[in-house]
Amino acid sequence: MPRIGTPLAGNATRVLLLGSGELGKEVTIELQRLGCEVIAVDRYANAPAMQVAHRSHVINMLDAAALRQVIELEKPAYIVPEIEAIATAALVELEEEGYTVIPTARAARLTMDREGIRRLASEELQLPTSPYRFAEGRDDYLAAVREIGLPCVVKPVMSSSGKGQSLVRSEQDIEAAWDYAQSGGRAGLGRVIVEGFVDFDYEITLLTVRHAGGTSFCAPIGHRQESGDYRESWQPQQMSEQALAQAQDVARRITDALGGRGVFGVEMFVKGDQVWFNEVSPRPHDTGLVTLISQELSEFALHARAILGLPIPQIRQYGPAASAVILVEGNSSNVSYGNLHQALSEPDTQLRLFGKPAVEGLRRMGVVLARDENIELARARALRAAQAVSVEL
Ligand SMILES: Nc1ncnc2c1ncn2[C@@H]1O[C@H](COP(=O)(O)OP(=O)(O)OP(=O)(O)O)[C@@H](O)[C@H]1O
Ligand SMILES: NCC(=O)N[C@@H]1O[C@H](COP(=O)([O-])[O-])[C@@H](O)[C@H]1O
Ligand SMILES: [Mg+2]
Repeated sequence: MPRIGTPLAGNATRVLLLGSGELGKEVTIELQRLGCEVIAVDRYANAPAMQVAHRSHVINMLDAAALRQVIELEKPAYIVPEIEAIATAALVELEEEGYTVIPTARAARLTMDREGIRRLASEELQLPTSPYRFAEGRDDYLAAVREIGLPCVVKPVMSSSGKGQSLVRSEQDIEAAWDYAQSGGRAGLGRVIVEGFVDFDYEITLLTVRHAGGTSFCAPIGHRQESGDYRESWQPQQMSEQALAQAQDVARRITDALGGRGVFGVEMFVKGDQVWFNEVSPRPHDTGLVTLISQELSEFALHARAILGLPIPQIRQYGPAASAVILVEGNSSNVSYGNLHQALSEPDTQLRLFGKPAVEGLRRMGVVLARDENIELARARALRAAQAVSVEL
């Protein structure tokens, strides 16, 4: 059975987080509650998780040499990727050398690139997905759009939170979608996926935990996305018995194929009893922020337990709950948040301000969490509170 040492002592259980955003901040807090020593890494200083970690490093995580250097310096017991854009080939090497990557280096490598995970899900595991084609260069892209047909969704192979993603409804959108995919990806590579548009009734994230005692599922989380980025999420999402059984089957198959221990966010589209696999995060999911108020053990607490090999005998869900994001637009490194008295005036409402040091353009800076008697009321309560927060740049 695993033991946990003393932070900052010779026997510390050291965890190194690669990515230090809002999700990593909550993972850090949960690991520290269990007595781990946490080292936060990201591409910029004062990232949210760095503000609560024992120490931090600022490096370009896409630089394999820099990544290796920080890992060899810290010698963590667990390496925990928090974002996709990491030099994952270096993680594969480090794992071979004896380091433990959560959930596995291969999972990080496959999900960093839409092509890796899509081919595994669709071509190897035969999970239902949207029709798709990968394209490299403009001519190939135009051919792919012709083949898939309109409407279609265009995404850089390396991007997240909707960066570089467009819905192409008509001929006039085709050029702009290509240009946006070239400029919007996080680790620009020129390659895109063109996906047939799935006309779903609703979409879910099925948080799936692979832990020492097996695989457990959280109640499904419904969410609403705008421009490929999440705005609201809620739990539980009502689903037919068949759709839920299918979704759990898909989630089990993809997470078994990726292996290792930890939380996975399996994203799926649902229409009637039919389920399509979209993508999977081998880590806590942004839409899962709702679990900070909807579950006794949030997705972050579950990740910490799974990483450390600790038991998860039960996942207690508290009933209808919702999250609503606080998005800020503009340019500032002195953002302030006001009217919090009103935002938090209702019961069963919580606020998380991530403490991100700056905004340039559009950035998620916080989230409101709420519970109520039913999903509609919980969503309305979370939205009311989020809208009440006044932001000054
Ligand atoms: N083929 C599709 N048909 C219909 N809607 C889609 C399709 N692909 C993506 N979307 C919509 O866009 C959203 C974002 O897409 P996707 O999850 O692939 O991007 P992402 O940038 O990886 O997002 P994140 O990193 O935040 O999960 C989806 O949740 C869904 O609402
Ligand atoms: N959909 C993925 C996602 O939500 N990732 C979360 O957002 C952070 C980046 O935020 P930033 O772009 O504001 O730096 C990441 O570090 C992670 O916590
Ligand atoms: Mg997604």
